Amino acid sequence: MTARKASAPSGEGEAGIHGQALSKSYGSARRAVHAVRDVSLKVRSSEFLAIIGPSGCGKTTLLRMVAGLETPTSGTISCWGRSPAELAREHRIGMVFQDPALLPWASLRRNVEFVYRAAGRRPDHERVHEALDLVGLTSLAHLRPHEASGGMRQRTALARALVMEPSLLLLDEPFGALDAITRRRLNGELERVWTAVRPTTVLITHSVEEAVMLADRVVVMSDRPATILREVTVPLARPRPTVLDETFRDTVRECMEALDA
Ligand SMILES: Nc1ncnc2c1ncn2[C@@H]1O[C@H](COP(=O)(O)OP(=O)(O)OP(=O)(O)O)[C@@H](O)[C@H]1O
Repeated sequence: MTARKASAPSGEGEAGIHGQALSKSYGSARRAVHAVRDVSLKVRSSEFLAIIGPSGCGKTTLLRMVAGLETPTSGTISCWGRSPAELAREHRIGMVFQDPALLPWASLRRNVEFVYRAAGRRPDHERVHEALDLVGLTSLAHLRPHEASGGMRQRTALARALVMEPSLLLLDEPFGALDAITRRRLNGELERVWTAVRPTTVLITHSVEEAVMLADRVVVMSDRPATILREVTVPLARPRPTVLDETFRDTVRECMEALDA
């Protein structure tokens, strides 16, 4: 299997993602919901950033601004010097959500292929094969979603997000609906896949352990409107140690303390 390393869009070097003073409110005037306030953050090329914070604080809103799916009320965001919308138009952003939203009538393989059709391109069968192989689904790719387990469906969603070799991978609670054992297993899979491909990645999760297990850096957000409370660098080499490792536990504790402050 040849896992190809993700590349930054050409000519843009290490700049990565740069959000500056981002705010987002929904609605207007007295009814306005302030979801994100004055958030500035950078994500380097090939960095894995995790975002944790209380439920409803504005994490998804922030991720949607990075994806070009929401326009900031104020502030700016650039991806390797360009707008997120521009990057999305070039299919350089892969996304995985809690709900994999697969086409129910199509096999797992066809679901991955469909990315090309949706983009008006002919499927690259070699890439589809590689992406399925990368997530360990080669022998199961003929199944349809209702014949697959929750974990297999999320692995399909990951293959679908990776198949066009995105520069930016955005993960919004991808394993949030899975049981603890499957979730832990998929964390290991994601770590392996990420190490092989190294796309610039932003993960939203409610699990502090998951954030520390996967990310290079954890951003801890406040209650709504989301602001950055603390950024914690994870001082652990990959492959990551078990959750019993002392440094792992200390890093989790540091994130928890920031959340509870
Ligand atoms: N399209 C929308 N229109 C109006 N309000 C919205 C919209 N999207 C989100 N909100 C509101 O913005 C706030 C932040 O929502 P968001 O989904 O970003 O939070 P979150 O931290 O991702 O939540 P959770 O952790 O529960 O998934 C919430 O009060 C939500 O109701």
